[in-house]
Amino acid sequence: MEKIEHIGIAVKNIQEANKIYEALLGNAPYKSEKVESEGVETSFFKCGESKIELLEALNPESPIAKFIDKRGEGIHHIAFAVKDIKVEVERLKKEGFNVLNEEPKKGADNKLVVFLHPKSANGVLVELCQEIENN
Ligand SMILES: C[C@@H](C(=O)O)C(=O)SCCNC(=O)CCNC(=O)[C@H](O)C(C)(C)COP(=O)(O)OP(=O)(O)OC[C@H]1O[C@@H](n2cnc3c(N)ncnc32)[C@H](O)[C@@H]1OP(=O)(O)O
Ligand SMILES: [Co+2]
Repeated sequence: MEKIEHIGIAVKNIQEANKIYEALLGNAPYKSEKVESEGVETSFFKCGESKIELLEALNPESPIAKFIDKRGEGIHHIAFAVKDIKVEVERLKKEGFNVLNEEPKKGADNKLVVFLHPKSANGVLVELCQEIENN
């Protein structure tokens, strides 16, 4: 694990949340991106070397909609940057983690992502992400 890449926060209304996080962090989101495959609208803020990802559900089946229904708005996941996601998945499987998608999928912000079940990590949903090389 190289560093914490971002912290994901589930919000009901991303336009409203953008204003709050802009006021909190002192800068506007550097990116807004829809990830249809995950059912989310996202926006990303920089905070030094770290990032905050706000996530609003695009539909009722979205993991974010289910999370907010059950637990309300709040921290949804922690994402760790990894160099080689496949190597890391193999390592974590051997350590006994419940890997939700063994095949890395396309996430936001030019990343390949894999999730670990929150029950594996003391109630925290973990995302691994590897930067996609642009050739
Ligand atoms: C675009 C992107 C990116 O950065 O690139 C993203 O981040 S996309 C971010 C959105 N995508 C994802 O989250 C994809 C991965 N997530 C999932 O597959 C799912 O949301 C699960 C994490 C498996 C949860 O789904 P579901 O609730 O249907 O599953 P389940 O029945 O196995 O487990 C339910 C238990 O986990 C808890 N639970 C659910 N989501 C949780 C979360 N985010 N953090 C902590 N606990 C969580 C529930 O409250 C419940 O606890 P109790 O049993 O105690 O009641
Ligand atoms: Co994320």
